[in-house]
Amino acid sequence: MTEAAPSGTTRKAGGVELTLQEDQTARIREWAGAERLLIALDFDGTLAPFRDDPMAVSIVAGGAEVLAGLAALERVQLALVSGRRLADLAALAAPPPGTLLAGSHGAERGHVSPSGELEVEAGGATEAELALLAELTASLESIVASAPGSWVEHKTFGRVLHTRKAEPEDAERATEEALTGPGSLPGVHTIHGKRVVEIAVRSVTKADAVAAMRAQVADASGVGVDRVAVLFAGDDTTDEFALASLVAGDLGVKVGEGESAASLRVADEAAMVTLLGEVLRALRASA
Ligand SMILES: O=P(O)(O)OC[C@H]1O[C@H](O[C@H]2O[C@H](CO)[C@@H](O)[C@H](O)[C@H]2O)[C@H](O)[C@@H](O)[C@@H]1O
Repeated sequence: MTEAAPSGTTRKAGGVELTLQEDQTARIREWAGAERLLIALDFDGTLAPFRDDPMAVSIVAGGAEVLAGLAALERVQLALVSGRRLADLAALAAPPPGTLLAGSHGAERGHVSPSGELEVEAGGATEAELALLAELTASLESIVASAPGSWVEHKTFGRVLHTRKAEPEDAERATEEALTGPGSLPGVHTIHGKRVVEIAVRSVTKADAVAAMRAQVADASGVGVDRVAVLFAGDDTTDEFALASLVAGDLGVKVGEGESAASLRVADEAAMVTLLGEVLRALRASA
């Protein structure tokens, strides 16, 4: 149930309190005053609504236009930071030229060339990592065999148990087996996300990705990292690494409900695009 809030947005009765629009606008204006701006966005659940098939998602209406507008601004560096494979992220998001990309939570890095092609900067598993990935595949395939609807996604540095299409009790059992079995092997980094258990062979988080991108922006513009203000937005547990790493002058946005280190919150992907539109307006007004 929701009730009207004075600013014209809504506040959830008895639930998570949504940040009011007027407060959001003031915080955005303050953030937008920094010398250089890095807008780093998660993809699934932040820009693209969830689907059963991970390759059937697309950015919510209006999102592509807002991203293109932001990417065109001189003071702004746009970036996408996702748990997805870098190539899948680039294909599904179709980000504007110049966008920095982090896939596999930052273990894969790249950018979009002026002609819109993905340029890969870092990535590729070692022999030892490939051996561990094969072990993860075998364990997870045996778990999904007894949990109809669940399946295993193969990523460059990890394997993902997906349970979105499984019956709740099968999903719960498979999740538990993945966490206590392959997810607990030495040398793996395991994250329990939204209807997924991600088991990676490289321990990189979105905080690492954002720190590297902040340094890249500072280098490219010849300023110190302390002059680069970051806006990071995300919806899931993996995004909390980045949100918790933000410093004074940055802006963290949580999409949806749940505990978060973010200071602003929006309800869903559509509201996130609205907030980005507000950012675009504020930046254009101050240009
Ligand atoms: O870091 P993100 O951009 O949020 O990516 C996280 C994971 O996204 C995908 O899984 C999620 O979206 C799927 C499609 O909507 C959905 O079916 C699944 O339940 C979600 O967890 C992707 O498949 C994973 O590899 C990403 O790590």
